[in-house]
Amino acid sequence: MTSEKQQKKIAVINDLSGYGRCSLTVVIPILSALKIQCCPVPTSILSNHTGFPTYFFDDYTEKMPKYIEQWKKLDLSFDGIYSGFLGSEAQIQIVIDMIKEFSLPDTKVIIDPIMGDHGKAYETYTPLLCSRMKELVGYGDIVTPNLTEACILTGREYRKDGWKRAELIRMASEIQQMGPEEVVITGVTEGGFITNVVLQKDGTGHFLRSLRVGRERPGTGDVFSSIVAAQAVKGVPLTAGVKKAADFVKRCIIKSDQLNVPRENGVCFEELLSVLIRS
Ligand SMILES: Nc1ncnc2c1ncn2[C@@H]1O[C@H](COP(=O)(O)OP(=O)(O)O)[C@@H](O)[C@H]1O
Ligand SMILES: Cc1ncc(COP(=O)(O)O)c(C=O)c1O
Repeated sequence: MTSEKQQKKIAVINDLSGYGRCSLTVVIPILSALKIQCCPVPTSILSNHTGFPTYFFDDYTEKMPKYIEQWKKLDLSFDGIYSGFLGSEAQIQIVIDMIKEFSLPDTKVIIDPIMGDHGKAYETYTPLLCSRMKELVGYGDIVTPNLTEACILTGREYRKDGWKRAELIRMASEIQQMGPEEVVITGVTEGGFITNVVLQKDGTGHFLRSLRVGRERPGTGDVFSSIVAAQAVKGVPLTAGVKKAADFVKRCIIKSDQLNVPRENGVCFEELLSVLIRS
């Protein structure tokens, strides 16, 4: 039997979106399937994700310090701290304080610098929040921007494709210079492939390609980064974690298309959770 001591736990700072499969409704089941205890800190509560034409958005900034205060009193610490969608610029400092407060020497900090997709920032992301995200990135061990977010972080103009590999490595290296040990730029189009650009601690770059399948769907970044975070706290090398995450997302997209899941409803990962449980 797995004792409390052996089981890993990750504090997950992310939003709760009631409909559309992203953020906490994705992260909690995926970490659980990978046998990791998920401890959520909500950054905001939404009726549904912001990709729908209408949504209710309740920013949780004021409540977070009181919530976290109780964790301090309980003297909690975590094997991983993983941050995703933030509700306001002030939350950057709250996350930085949490990293300082709840880390042990071996704690892995995974920052998914969620800001936008397809070359555009999400509606709730102000330019100030985007510019302060660079500060938070500096506290990560692993940072997982998509191509849009990598462009925002490094001040480049977004383009969908036609990126030279040397330029992608330069971009990852500029992000690494902000402080994180390792960087993964996700969702890079290379012909019929989708590539994850991995820059390791020692400066080695890898291009991990998968066949591009089906349609783009929201929430794939959350599925991907959850698996990368889980593998990292288990001590699995980053390239192996990225391969596992990319393979799972690909299977989820294929399944979602087979089941005619509407695009805005994300990926029906529930159908494939047993694959993760057995892995
Ligand atoms: N259509 C697709 N076909 C195959 N893999 C995909 C596809 N879309 C996403 N993925 C995988 O999921 C990862 C994360 O997706 P991405 O779209 O970059 O995230 P985000 O939601 O943060 O924009 C990609 O790097 C890739 O490995
Ligand atoms: C509220 C919210 N959280 C998280 C996300 C992130 O989703 P993804 O995994 O596609 O980056 C989105 C994207 O629309 C969102 O609206």
